[in-house]
Amino acid sequence: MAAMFRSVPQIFRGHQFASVPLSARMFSKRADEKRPLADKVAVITGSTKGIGFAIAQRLAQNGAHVVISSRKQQNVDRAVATLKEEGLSVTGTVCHVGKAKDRQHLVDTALEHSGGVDFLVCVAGVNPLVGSTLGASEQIWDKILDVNVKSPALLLSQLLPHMEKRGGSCVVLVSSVAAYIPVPKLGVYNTSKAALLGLCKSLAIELAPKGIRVNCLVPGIIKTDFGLGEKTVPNLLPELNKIYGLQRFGEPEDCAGIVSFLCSPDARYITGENIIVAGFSPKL
Ligand SMILES: NC(=O)C1=CN([C@@H]2O[C@H](COP(=O)(O)OP(=O)(O)OC[C@H]3O[C@@H](n4cnc5c(N)ncnc54)[C@H](OP(=O)(O)O)[C@@H]3O)[C@@H](O)[C@H]2O)C=CC1
Ligand SMILES: O=C1Nc2ccccc2C1=O
Repeated sequence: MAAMFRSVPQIFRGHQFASVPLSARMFSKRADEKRPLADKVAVITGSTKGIGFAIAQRLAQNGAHVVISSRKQQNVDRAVATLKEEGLSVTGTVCHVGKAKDRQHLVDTALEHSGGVDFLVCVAGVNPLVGSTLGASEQIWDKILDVNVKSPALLLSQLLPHMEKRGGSCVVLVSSVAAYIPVPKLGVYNTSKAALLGLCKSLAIELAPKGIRVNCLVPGIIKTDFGLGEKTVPNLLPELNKIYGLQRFGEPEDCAGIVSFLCSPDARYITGENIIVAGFSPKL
């Protein structure tokens, strides 16, 4: 038994780990490396399909308890059942991110697991308009800005008291390459996604003193109902992708690993970053 403790440096002898056999500590370190998000709670909006679902699945596979949400109960039920079949720790609730009452219900549901929240991933986004930016009605502007830009900030303000007491918390927003290369006829959407790049930077400096990191995933064209749907698929960008990119559209899973990394302790010194996952770089 003495041999097991031999390599514990003198400085750690009074530390709690010193009484745990070395082999057990090594095993649990290896287990933690495989499940870097163990004992963490993640709230993910817009997570019943597409990019949000892939992120939910990956965070849960990496050990987090994940709270799934979207507007439609049947979508929530289906997503939760699918992930539970995999043996993952998930719960779910309806949350239209534009509705304050739904956001509060999401917060309450998340707190049921262990009384706090570690990660907020804001995936929900909409685009109800293909057409002229200046022709967009005030209602369209309000809808796109409410859901895409205001709701992540408002949900975060509701969750903040429950995140700041945890330590190591982080937020991931979801923008789009449309923020860098405006997609024709999607002007209001492009604008909302550009605003998220700024929101990420502003929140990052505001929350840094509380130890909460804020980063932003910036996907390119990803094969989902939304990404390849009539409302968002542009004629130009597939061509651009062929010329400059990795010669394929992205899969939702291409966006999942980076979000898990951003939530993990390995990203503990990364905040305020807008990270492009597009198969090409739209920046100089
Ligand atoms: N796919 C792509 O090419 C790209 C996507 N993005 C961004 O990624 C995000 C996800 O898109 P993607 O996965 O493609 O879309 P999907 O259509 O595949 O999934 C959208 C998800 O969001 C939910 N949702 C929609 N509106 C709301 C709302 N108001 N409140 C809460 N949940 C909502 C949907 O469920 P329900 O219907 O039940 O609400 C669904 O779970 C969006 O923000 C989008 O702008 C960015 C760049 C490229
Ligand atoms: O949803 C989207 N579909 C897209 C297609 C091309 C560029 C950006 C986007 C989106 O943000």
